[in-house]
Amino acid sequence: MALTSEDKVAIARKLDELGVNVIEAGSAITSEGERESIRAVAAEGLNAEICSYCRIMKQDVDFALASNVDSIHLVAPVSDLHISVKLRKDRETVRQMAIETTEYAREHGLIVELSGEDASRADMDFLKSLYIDCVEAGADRLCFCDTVGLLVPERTEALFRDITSAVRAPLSIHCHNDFGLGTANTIAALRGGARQAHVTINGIGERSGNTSLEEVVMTIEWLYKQKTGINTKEIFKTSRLVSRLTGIPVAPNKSLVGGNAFTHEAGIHVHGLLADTSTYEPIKPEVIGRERKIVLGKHAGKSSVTLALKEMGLSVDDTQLHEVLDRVKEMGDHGKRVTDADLQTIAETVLNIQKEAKVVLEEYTVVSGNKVIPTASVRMKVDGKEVIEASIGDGPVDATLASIKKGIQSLGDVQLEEYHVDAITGGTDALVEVLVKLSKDGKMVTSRGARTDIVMASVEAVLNGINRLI
Ligand SMILES: CC(=O)SCCNC(=O)CCNC(=O)[C@H](O)C(C)(C)COP(=O)(O)OP(=O)(O)OC[C@H]1O[C@@H](n2cnc3c(N)ncnc32)[C@H](O)[C@@H]1OP(=O)(O)O
Ligand SMILES: CC(=O)C(=O)O
Repeated sequence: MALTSEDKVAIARKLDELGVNVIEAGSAITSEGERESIRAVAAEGLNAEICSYCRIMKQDVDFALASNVDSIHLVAPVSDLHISVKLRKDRETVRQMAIETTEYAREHGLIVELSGEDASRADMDFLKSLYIDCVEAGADRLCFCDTVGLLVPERTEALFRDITSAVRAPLSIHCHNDFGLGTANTIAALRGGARQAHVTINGIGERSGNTSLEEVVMTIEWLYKQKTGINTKEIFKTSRLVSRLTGIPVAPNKSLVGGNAFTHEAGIHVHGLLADTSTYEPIKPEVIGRERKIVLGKHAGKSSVTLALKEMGLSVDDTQLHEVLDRVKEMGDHGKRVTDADLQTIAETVLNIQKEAKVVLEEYTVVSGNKVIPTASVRMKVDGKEVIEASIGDGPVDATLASIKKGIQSLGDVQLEEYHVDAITGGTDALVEVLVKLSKDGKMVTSRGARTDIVMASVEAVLNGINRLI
């Protein structure tokens, strides 16, 4: 995943609109392209502080300065694992590097947030003394990084209570989500005295990602009833923008911003929602700039179908509602979700059938294969009288339609002018929509049928048209 300068600027503008305090725009040391992007973000004149990641090395600070940032996220490895195995140094050398780089950055006018990398595996006395020395050297803020996501909430809160009582600068929390505890640990740190939280939109980040902004913000705002200063109505749009520009999809079941977070399928849930949306929604979707979605499938009930039809501006009586629901469940049983287009087609078809059912199909049989002539027979009610006919054709649809044509001869000369077929949702088991144009005595009608079975969809389209014509 690599963002262009334009992408980074678009995201930074959106984050600023959202109301975040600090935007870490990149690591200036990475490349000239990265520096150009950071410079472009810094040139936007946003309200947020623009920050670059730096190692405890003066050359990283020089690149940050050349990128016109306001601040640096200066990262010092603090666990013995990181110090001795990764850096191949010792604690005192790292302390010295952190102090000198802090002083250097401060002398050049940068705000410094000094981070302890892998702090959750560090010796706490060493960590606290390093923090104290760096604050002495000019660090404005400190940060505790749970680099591989090893914290649990109880320990996090206790650690933050301990560290914040020992240091004089505000302490931030930076969590990774390796065990899915990023949000819980971030909240625990805030309870323990953290003054800032490092978060990412949609929880993106290395490996399993970082703590997600939307989860932390909405937990604080909604569950703890505290203000964050974030314009929550922009959360969903920001999530979509980041997903689109990074090419990282959001899991459908991701809290708050996932595609399904405000989508309801279960009939019992929709029934509850109609009485009061809070029965099955923790917050109203509008709070984070989303809309509620009702999807129909095999778990639908009368309430969901009625609601979905109402949103389409369609109203049905009880009989029609049962017929629509039966067809929705039939599709659901075939493992399909019923799309809006599917529902609209089903509903319109049912409404037409119910309005003028002079010709009603009772039964059809069709035989088809590579060694038989396609043959169909139909039993219908035409003007209340039973009619039975049979016919051969070029295929099962042709044979069935030919037998229907024979069966309605008493009504006059009905011609099939056009026939179109579409699989609405794709796949061989999808809902098939058949559109036909029929004519009689100079009058023309267009009608449709929608079923998972192409023969039945065709029959339905033709009978719909015939009923409207007569
Ligand atoms: C937890 C986080 O670090 S999040 C930030 C992640 N961001 C990035 O990694 C930025 C993108 N990275 C890069 O472009 C490159 O890795 C660079 C330009 C930073 C360094 O590239 P290279 O010089 O080729 O080094 P390489 O990537 O192989 O190894 C990293 C070096 O940084 C050192 N290093 C790692 N972290 C730190 C740190 N916080 N402070 C000082 N040195 C560090 C490593 O010990 C290693 O040094 P070595 O080359 O002397 O062994
Ligand atoms: C700095 C950082 O990303 C970390 O230690 O997790």
